[in-house]
Amino acid sequence: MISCEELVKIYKTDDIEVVALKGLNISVESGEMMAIIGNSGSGKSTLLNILGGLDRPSAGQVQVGEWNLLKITDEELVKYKRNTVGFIWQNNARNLVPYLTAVENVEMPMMLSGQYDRAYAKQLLEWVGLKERMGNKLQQLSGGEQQRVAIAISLANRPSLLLADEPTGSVDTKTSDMIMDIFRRLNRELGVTIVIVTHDMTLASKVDRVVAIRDGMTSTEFIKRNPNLDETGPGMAGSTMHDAHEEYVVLDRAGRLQIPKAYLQALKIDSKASMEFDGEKIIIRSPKSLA
Ligand SMILES: Nc1ncnc2c1ncn2[C@@H]1O[C@H](COP(=O)(O)OP(=O)(O)OP(=O)(O)O)[C@@H](O)[C@H]1O
Repeated sequence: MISCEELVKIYKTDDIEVVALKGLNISVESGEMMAIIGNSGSGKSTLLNILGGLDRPSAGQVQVGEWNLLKITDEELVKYKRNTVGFIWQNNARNLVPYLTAVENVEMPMMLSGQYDRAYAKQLLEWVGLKERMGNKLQQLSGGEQQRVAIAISLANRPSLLLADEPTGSVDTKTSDMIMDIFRRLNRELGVTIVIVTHDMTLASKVDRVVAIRDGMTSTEFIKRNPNLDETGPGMAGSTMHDAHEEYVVLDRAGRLQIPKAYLQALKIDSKASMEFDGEKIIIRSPKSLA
């Protein structure tokens, strides 16, 4: 569904250039539900904005389904945003109309794309657990309920890809669990590919795969040991991502891997290191340790 190769994004403001993505590689399979984690400033939102067609990449390859997002025309981008991708933000208030009802809000994007379908709007609200509240005006709903309306809106045009930037950032744990359960159901029942950007490790433990971004590049990947085991199911309460996932360091096509800064600092490795292969392991050492 998604393939990014050597993706670069440079922001230019006045005389300053910020390289937010420095040759990032990532692929996401169709029907996958995965998370992207990383520290503040690591490039998570930049990546999501590019995948959502809200921002243009500077260089590299980025393909989502049939679309090449580096070469896409402005006209095609409008179509892409309308039909292929759905977006959910941490704070969705800016996309919701407070004086319209929940169901009217879901119908809005349908009307804009000429695909009005009240029955489907109602069904979406039922899926997100708002059957009883669909006639309420947005301003009469709680923050968590509004977030669930936003999920229904993001699905109004039947996208094949759902992008969520800190979707549970401003709700309590109970609502956050509910939102993750909704994502899981939508993923299983509608087959929607879901990419969630988050700081929250407990949230990351509820997906099959987690990709960590460091300094604008993918660094580590965590893959669930038992994909059939539902983290929200009985016996899994309180489990962390490290309990449930196996950790791998990512190797890019050119054979490069990112070694965590903390490891390099601990071994006082700066511009070069010594590397040894003993037939089973690769050992990386500070050149000074051999002296
Ligand atoms: N529009 C912009 N103009 C200039 N620099 C930007 C712009 N947007 C992001 N950046 C810079 O690009 C880098 C990556 O930012 P990004 O928002 O993608 O990080 P993030 O991982 O999503 O962080 P956070 O978790 O804090 O949202 C940061 O150094 C940021 O300051």
